[in-house]
Amino acid sequence: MSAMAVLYSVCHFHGGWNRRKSAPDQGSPMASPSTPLYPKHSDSLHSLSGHDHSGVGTSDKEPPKFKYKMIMVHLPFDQHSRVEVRPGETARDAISKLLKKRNITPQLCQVNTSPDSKTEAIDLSKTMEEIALHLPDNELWVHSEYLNTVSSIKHAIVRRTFIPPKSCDVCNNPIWMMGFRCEFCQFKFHQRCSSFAPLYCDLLQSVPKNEDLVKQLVGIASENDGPDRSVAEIVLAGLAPTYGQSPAATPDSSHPDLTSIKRTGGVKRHPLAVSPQAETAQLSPAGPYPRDRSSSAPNINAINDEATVQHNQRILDALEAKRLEEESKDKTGSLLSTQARRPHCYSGHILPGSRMNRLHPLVDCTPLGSNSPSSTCSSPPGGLMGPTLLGQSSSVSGSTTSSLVAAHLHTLPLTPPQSAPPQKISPGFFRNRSRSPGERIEAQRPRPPQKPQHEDWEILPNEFVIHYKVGSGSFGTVYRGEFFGTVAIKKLNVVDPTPSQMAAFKNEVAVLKKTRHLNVLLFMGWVREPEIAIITQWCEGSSLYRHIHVQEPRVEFEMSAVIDILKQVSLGMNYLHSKNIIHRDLKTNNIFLMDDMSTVKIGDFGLATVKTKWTVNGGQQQQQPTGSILWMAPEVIRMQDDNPYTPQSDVYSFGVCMYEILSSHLPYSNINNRDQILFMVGRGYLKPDRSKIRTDTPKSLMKLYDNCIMFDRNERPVFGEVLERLRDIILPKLTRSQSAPNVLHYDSQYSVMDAVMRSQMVSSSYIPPSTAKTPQSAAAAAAANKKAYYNVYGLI
Ligand SMILES: Nc1ncnc2c1ncn2[C@@H]1O[C@H](COP(=O)(O)OP(=O)(O)OP(=O)(O)O)[C@@H](O)[C@H]1O
Ligand SMILES: [Zn+2]
Ligand SMILES: [Zn+2]
Repeated sequence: MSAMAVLYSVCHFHGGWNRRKSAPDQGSPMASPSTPLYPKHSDSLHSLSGHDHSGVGTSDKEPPKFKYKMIMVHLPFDQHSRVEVRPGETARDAISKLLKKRNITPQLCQVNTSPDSKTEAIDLSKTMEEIALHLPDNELWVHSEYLNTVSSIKHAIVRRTFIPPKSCDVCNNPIWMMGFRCEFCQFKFHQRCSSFAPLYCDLLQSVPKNEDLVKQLVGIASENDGPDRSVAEIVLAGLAPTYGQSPAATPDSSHPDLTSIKRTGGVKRHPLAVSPQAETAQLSPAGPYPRDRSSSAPNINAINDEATVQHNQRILDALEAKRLEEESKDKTGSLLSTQARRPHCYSGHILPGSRMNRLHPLVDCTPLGSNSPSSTCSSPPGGLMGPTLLGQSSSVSGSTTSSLVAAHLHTLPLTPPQSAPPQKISPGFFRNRSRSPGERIEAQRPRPPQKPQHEDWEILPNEFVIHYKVGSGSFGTVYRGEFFGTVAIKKLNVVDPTPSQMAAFKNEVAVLKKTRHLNVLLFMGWVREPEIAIITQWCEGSSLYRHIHVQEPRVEFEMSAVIDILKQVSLGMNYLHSKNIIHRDLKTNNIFLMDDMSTVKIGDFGLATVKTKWTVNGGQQQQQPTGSILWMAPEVIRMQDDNPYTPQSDVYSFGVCMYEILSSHLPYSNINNRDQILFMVGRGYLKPDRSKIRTDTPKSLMKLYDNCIMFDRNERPVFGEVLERLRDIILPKLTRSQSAPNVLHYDSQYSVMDAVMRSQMVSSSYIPPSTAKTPQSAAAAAAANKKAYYNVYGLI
């Protein structure tokens, strides 16, 4: 196979390793005739580790010809990758890079030319070129006994759907549908409980039967520092009482480091830390293995982003601070034993009856679950026994234990420590074997990028979408849009608010966000840019105003429905007043009937600064009242006081709404002069025409209406009283709908506004809706008439 063909086939390798291997070794037709075809070398890799070939590439010989440009590398956990043959790069450097990318600590690995780890490892100090020259095929295998051992005691966690629900082994609550389970030990838990699940698999119960595993654990216990060592010690202690104290008997004293495992797991570096146990192991002739390996372990599923590491570090630091605080408390006389303190770690997350893994109820009590066997030491140790491990100098191979310790202390890592990334820890506890990509669990997904900073209830421009304009009023323009569903976005008429206006506005927003009532339109947030806006719930049904004055054909409410609507408005208003929110603009346009036609919502409330101080140009407070004069209380019209708005001024507005709904008319429809209305109502000379109120109106309701629109605000009731009086109204049975309270019936073919327009406002633009041929043209006519009406009254 030509070099090009090999390169081509390797570059296009997608898990088809075996397929490629079994393909006939033919020269590629694409190969250039000048490209030499290299014969297969029969050299074994033994020769690679010797010095016989050190002369390869020297001047008196032909320059080295590389058999392969890319070499396939089989990695632990069924992973694989390619490594490029770069001139001058050592195998150690090239493969270390590959491993570090996957968070596998090179020092724990050895490289062989076959899947069998027992075969002699290659000399990693050779360049890749040299190795490539003598490779029987372009494949290398990275082995790690350590990783295999550790992974064999880890859970194999998969996402599962639990039907019927099963109870969580952490919190005992049912897992509804989605949860996780270890395929080996069957431990199951909620995602939210993952941090409190045991770190390692109960499969370890099979350890006693597995001699090899025991040996490996002994190795880990004696050779490593960090969480894996502790785990191994606990397991072994459980197996043989002579090895150590039983964790069950003295859970704290036998493993004093357990509580600190979480702190060292994976983030902090302790390059040369030697625990007392490890020292014993090294110095004791009985110790079967010198402490020659890094405690680092792979963390292949861990998140690599720096933010996570920092976040985790902050949590670890906080835990450390807490631990120190507790320690100092203890020193100052607390009688709490370590054991007594321990449940505190779980802060109630593990119920007494919960099933716990016998190994690790104590190891991880951090919300993070820094349970990883990952490195506490990302800089490689020096000394080695057995095959040359990656990341270590081969110069120490074959040394004695004591020289190993010395080497450990003095050998500089091939890759400088600062270039070796610290082992990362994942937010969840599980670092299960990488079985298949589909089994990765959610906790390991990278976190979404952080949202930009914004203030309380502020909605950023990129968080909502404006669809179309709905209409505009005195204070702004309303759009229909999207913000986690359909919403109304009201852009306020304000240009460049001053800092004090902005501060006042935010104060009001702070009040609005606290409103929660069935009859009050839901406030959802505010927008600062590009224009100040308020986002509220969208009302699919139309406003009471439209129902009464615009909709064609016109409908009239049953009296019971009228009372129901009034009650709901009073309920909402009473609530707003209880929160010290004066509406200031209560009118039928701001009362919405939801599309179910049975719920009423009050909108456009509050925002005093917007409604009084912010004129279109953001200028001074106006002398003239703005807004909808028909609903203004006399004292508001007069604008005598600094702040004429009171709960009673809202009650007056409510009275006008009562009038509209009871008469189906707007007040003063016979007067087409705005100033005249203002003057006369402000002085108490003019009231809505009582004669237009429907004749089936109960007397008590009439009385209530009269009281609400009293000239003297002190004579008006408050909403609490309005509500009571509405509740007291007893309707004659006959007027009640037999079917449903909200049944609407047609009254006449013309709306009130049409009548007003026809009879009192000579407008050339008037279009009788009855002449319209389609509902659409009738609606258009009604809208045009409304506009004309508004023009006449100076409302727009
Ligand atoms: N939450 C909402 N859902 C559906 N439509 C709305 C909503 N809020 C306002 N609208 C509609 O948008 C239009 C404009 O409303 P806006 O509040 O700006 O004016 P207004 O209430 O008529 O007058 P003003 O604001 O001067 O009191 C009106 O037709 C109103 O019915
Ligand atoms: Zn749970
Ligand atoms: Zn398990």
